[in-house]
Amino acid sequence: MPGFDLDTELAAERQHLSESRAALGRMRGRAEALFSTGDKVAGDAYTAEMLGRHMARRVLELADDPTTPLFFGRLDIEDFAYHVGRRHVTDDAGEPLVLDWRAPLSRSFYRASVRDPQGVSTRRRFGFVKGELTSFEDEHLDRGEELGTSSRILTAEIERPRVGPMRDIVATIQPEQDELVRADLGDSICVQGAPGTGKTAVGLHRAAFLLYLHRERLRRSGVLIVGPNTAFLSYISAVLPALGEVEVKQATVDGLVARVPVKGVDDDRATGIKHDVRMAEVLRNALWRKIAKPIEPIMVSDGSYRWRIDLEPLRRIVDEARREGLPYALGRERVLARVVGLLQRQSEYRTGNSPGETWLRKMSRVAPVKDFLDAVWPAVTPESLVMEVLLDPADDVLTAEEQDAIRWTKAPKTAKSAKFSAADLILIDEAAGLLDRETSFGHVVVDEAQDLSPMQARAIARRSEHGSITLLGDLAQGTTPWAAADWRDTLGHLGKPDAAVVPLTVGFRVPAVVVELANRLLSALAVDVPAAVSLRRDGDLSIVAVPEHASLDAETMVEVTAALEHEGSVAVIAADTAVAGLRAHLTAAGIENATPDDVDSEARVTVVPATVAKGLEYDHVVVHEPADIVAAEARGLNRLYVVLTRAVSRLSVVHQKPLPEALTAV
Ligand SMILES: Nc1ncnc2c1ncn2[C@@H]1O[C@H](COP(=O)(O)OP(=O)(O)OP(=O)(O)O)[C@@H](O)[C@H]1O
Repeated sequence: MPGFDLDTELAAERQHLSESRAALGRMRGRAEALFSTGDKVAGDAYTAEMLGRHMARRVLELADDPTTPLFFGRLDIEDFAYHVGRRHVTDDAGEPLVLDWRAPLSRSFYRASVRDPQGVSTRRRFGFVKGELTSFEDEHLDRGEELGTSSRILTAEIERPRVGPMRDIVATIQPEQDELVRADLGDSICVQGAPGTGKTAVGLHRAAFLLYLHRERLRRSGVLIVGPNTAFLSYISAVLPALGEVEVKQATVDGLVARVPVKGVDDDRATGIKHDVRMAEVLRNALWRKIAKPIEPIMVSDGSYRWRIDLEPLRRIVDEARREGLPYALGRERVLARVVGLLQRQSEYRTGNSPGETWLRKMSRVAPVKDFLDAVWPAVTPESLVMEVLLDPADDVLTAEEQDAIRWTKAPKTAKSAKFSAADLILIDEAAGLLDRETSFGHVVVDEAQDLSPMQARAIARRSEHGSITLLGDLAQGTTPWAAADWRDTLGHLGKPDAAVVPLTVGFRVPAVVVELANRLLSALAVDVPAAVSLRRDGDLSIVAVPEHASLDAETMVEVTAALEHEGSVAVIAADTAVAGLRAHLTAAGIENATPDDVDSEARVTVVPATVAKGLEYDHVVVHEPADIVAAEARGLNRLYVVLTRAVSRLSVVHQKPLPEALTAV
């Protein structure tokens, strides 16, 4: 191309990068200045506080991380070059230097193709090394050039070694991922994706996208990310802040429902029953059974007069409140308000005056009114309801055997001193939902959703009743006893039965040789999911059979030492019971090692209990004795499938016992 000189072009792009960086610095400087003068310009303390908070957020949002490039792409549209990056950067005159990746125009960066160029003549991707712009790659869509997944820069990004917590993927979001990321706020979606297809990445970027497009609304109602455990939450915790989003709540389901501390344990049978959706009915029945027919009129004296409410109107009030279908506690308030209303009307009739607030408050507390209310619509707390049900679970919804399995044989003195288990906390949350309305988030992203029990799904449904959800998961990775076999069931419990189920099958994490090994397990897992295909041609797989007389742990150390020769993170994944021993071995061998929770650790080796590996990834994974991982739990084969698909570059499987049959079958 005449006049096109690579060096000049690269120099111009570098110039644009440094100008943008300087402009961002000035934007931040202005925000900081405003922040520090905020309380002087604000009229009152409240405004100062609000302004201060807004500005503090703005300063955080404008933070510049020198190791992440300010822009990663460029679109040429009608002689205009738009640089696309993590956030808007404008010059002092307000002209854009970098477009936020979420802006409507940026969409073409991810979606334009030769077939549908969307006005884009050239798409440029930039290559960076440690924040330095070092290369670029052009696709001249107007000349029929399209690289797709063979882009060198995309491949380099995908194959870059992993260290520390998860990174954002804004520079390389793929078209089918982008479609999910940019779906409307009103759309609830379920993504069925094989391991490493970018489900988590899609969910996090979707949250960032929605916050950008519906900032005010979602700031008010909130966005919630639900993950399987705290190790996973720490692993993903840096992604949204890197995208400028610092106000998203992240929680585990257990964290969401933690109204009281867990002090008890259940056996597997009881746990299974408590997670069954029929428990919702048992609780509902137990609660609404408490409402009784009024059997006496109310007689009240206020010091000067005596009032009487007959049985008939009282019965009507209770029946009506019941029919209105309000949460129980609101129904109780309504009954009280109507009874006091009747007293008020009588008073008005008799005295000609409307009684004041104090009188009304007093009437709502006098003994005859209180006794009436407690008799027909007794006060209940979530804990007291669950305690009652567990002390006496008699309900036809459960079999006699099931009732016995969950029955408490000894009554605690009070609901406060009761030893509730983790599963009881879900029941308490369900009870709280029957009593009162839960506040709903504007959008909820649920990761590893195949593992949700119906009762857990209902806890999330209560928190997304007026919002939409993004459900992410893989039926093949279901490891809980109640793991879903069909997404429709989960979606039903979540209150979004019509959400679209969209598959993702292109894997960005696991190399093809490793995917092939893991895919052998699929047929033994009894789920109907499309198998993954890997984008990665690199990668290594080694299976090390340790002879009977040799030491399995010593051989594992050999593999770890060899792995440390390469760049990137190393994980040893083992049955939970083997973890302590392995850590001791590593420490004795002078190899620093960390737990998966500790994302800030400098150690390159992490020892991961198999039950915590879900959602995580490491460059080199050493799997320790697969047979023990399989034997440790009912869905052990699913667990092994999860464990085998954590490797980004290399997988070593070290075993002394025979490998599970499904794995060796060809
Ligand atoms: N478009 C992309 N460009 C670059 N990297 C990507 C892209 N999509 C996903 N990845 C990377 O692939 C890896 C796997 O992504 P992610 O963890 O989101 O997958 P997942 O489907 O949630 O996996 P799992 O089911 O195992 O939890 C991550 O390192 C992620 O950054």
